[in-house]
Amino acid sequence: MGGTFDPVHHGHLVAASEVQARFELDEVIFVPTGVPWQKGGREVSAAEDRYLMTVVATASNPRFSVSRADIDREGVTYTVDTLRDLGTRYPDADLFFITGADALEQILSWHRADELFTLAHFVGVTRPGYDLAATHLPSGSVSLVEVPALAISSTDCRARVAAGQPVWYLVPDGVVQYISKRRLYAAED
Ligand SMILES: Nc1ncnc2c1ncn2[C@@H]1O[C@H](COP(=O)(O)OP(=O)(O)OP(=O)(O)O)[C@@H](O)[C@H]1O
Ligand SMILES: O=C(O)c1ccc[n+]([C@@H]2O[C@H](COP(=O)([O-])O)[C@@H](O)[C@H]2O)c1
Repeated sequence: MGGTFDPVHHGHLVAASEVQARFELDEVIFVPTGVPWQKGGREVSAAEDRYLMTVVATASNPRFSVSRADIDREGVTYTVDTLRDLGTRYPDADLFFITGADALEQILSWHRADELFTLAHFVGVTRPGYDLAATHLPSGSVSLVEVPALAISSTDCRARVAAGQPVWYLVPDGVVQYISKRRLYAAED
């Protein structure tokens, strides 16, 4: 599952669990993005913080793990490189790439889009309010999965922390504690 995970929240975890069960996947590997080039120019938190929050959030699920592939690669993150790296690491695996359906809708604008569909099957998870019928994704290489409605976004979590509001139960407990310990997302004094 690819994402910026700034921070990882229960929407991501429910989506990963749903896709794991639906496709009977052996493992879901969370791959925090190194340098996301389509995040609208917003500065993202340090890769190491996003990686560690993802490790904390997934630790209790034996089918979840986290890869450093994207954060350890130099330069901008392209999914074509992610999938090549994972393909080398797991040569016998059938790879599925999970991300939000809204992100996946832009896939034709991604780097080397033509090659992507030869490397993995793509699964787009829908966030609440997302209109499935509005997509123009190539059928056959892409599946859409509706996940139980969780109106959580990382943007909202960051805004709540900056405003001094709680994020308990929106993100795993360990992630609440990590955010506090590292003073992430706090408003400037
Ligand atoms: N509550 C949710 N339900 C289903 N999918 C989600 C949910 N939240 C995020 N996603 C999807 O997970 C993918 C990776 O998430 P990402 O790290 O970009 O989180 P985000 O909450 O969308 O972040 P931001 O608010 O900073 O844009 C995205 O493509 C996004 O659409
Ligand atoms: O390969 C690309 O060009 C590309 C462009 C935009 C997004 N992605 C990937 O899509 C996933 C979701 O991205 P985001 O920005 O919604 O967190 C994440 O794994 C990104 O690396 C990939």
